Amino acid sequence: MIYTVTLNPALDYFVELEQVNLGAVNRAMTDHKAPGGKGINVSKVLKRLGHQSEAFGFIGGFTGKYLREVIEQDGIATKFIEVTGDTRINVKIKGQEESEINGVSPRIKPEHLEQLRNQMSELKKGDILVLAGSVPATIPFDIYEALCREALEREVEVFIDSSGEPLSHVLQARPTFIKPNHHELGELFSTNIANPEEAVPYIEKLIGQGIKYVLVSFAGDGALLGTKDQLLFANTPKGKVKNSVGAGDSVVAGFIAAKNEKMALADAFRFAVATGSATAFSTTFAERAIVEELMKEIDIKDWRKGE
Ligand SMILES: Nc1ncnc2c1ncn2[C@@H]1O[C@H](COP(=O)(O)OP(=O)(O)OP(=O)(O)O)[C@@H](O)[C@H]1O
Ligand SMILES: O=P(O)(O)OC[C@@]1(O)O[C@H](CO)[C@@H](O)[C@@H]1O
Repeated sequence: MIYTVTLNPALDYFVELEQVNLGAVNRAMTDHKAPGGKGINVSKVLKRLGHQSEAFGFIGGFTGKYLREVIEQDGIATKFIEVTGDTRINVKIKGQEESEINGVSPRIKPEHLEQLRNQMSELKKGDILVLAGSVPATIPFDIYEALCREALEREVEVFIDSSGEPLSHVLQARPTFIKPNHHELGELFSTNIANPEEAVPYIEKLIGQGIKYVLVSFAGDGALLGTKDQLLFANTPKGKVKNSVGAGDSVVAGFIAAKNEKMALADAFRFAVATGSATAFSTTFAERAIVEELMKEIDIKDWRKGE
């Protein structure tokens, strides 16, 4: 079974404007809302790709109630833990450029965290655990490291999509898979990474530390996937970006779906990148038929041989 954990879910509120004028009243042309948070998005995309998962995490208040209702209506099983405050609202603004204002998590008490750890103790060999998104300020930032160690001991595969301190700490536990974008990879090593060439030594370092899959995305400029034996590069398909929110989460979902379907590594990588682009090219999330179309535009090259 696939389990996603979103410690900091959100009600994502999307608004579209011609352009944003700071210091003025801005009126949206369109708006819509949706349950969000990186683990929840992974569950949503997995469902669209034909895979079941169960969503865990903390929700609260009227926004939390909305999240639970919509996610369950979408046919995704949930085991959320209820907290007292309201789940945050994250504002996603599409003007000339995309801007985001992510809200503040409600307080998570130690007993809530204990409850989550008890839930996680039921995972078993062969399960997949996705730990994704930011860690609320009221939770120790090394929580992913602790959850990851416990899961790996049970022979559960652990997929991480996070950044900053939670990501740098969890690396010490050697998760199965990480997917930083190139900025996040640079942040990990206190450097700037502008292109795939510059990313390669850092990917090799992470693989050397025992991480099985390191997938680094460069938005519309391709992606690299490193393993112990291979270093692959994928171009990204061409298209009009309508919404990049959740594109990274879609790459993670695509890779998990493909591995579940026993695709070979290069095909799984192609499927993952196509899923990211299918989300970027839609106003919501990837559809499987579009993913399969976009796959035809992606060539996988052996980076070291250049072919
Ligand atoms: N301009 C683009 N053209 C095609 N695909 C894109 C584009 N931008 C993003 N994508 C798709 O989205 C994936 C993730 O993009 P990116 O490298 O920006 O990661 P991220 O920062 O984690 O994403 P997110 O926008 O979810 O935070 C890419 O690998 C690609 O599949
Ligand atoms: O604040 P975090 O946890 O880092 O990211 C949260 C978030 O921006 O990530 C998702 C897209 O990846 C959105 O659904 C959500 O609002």
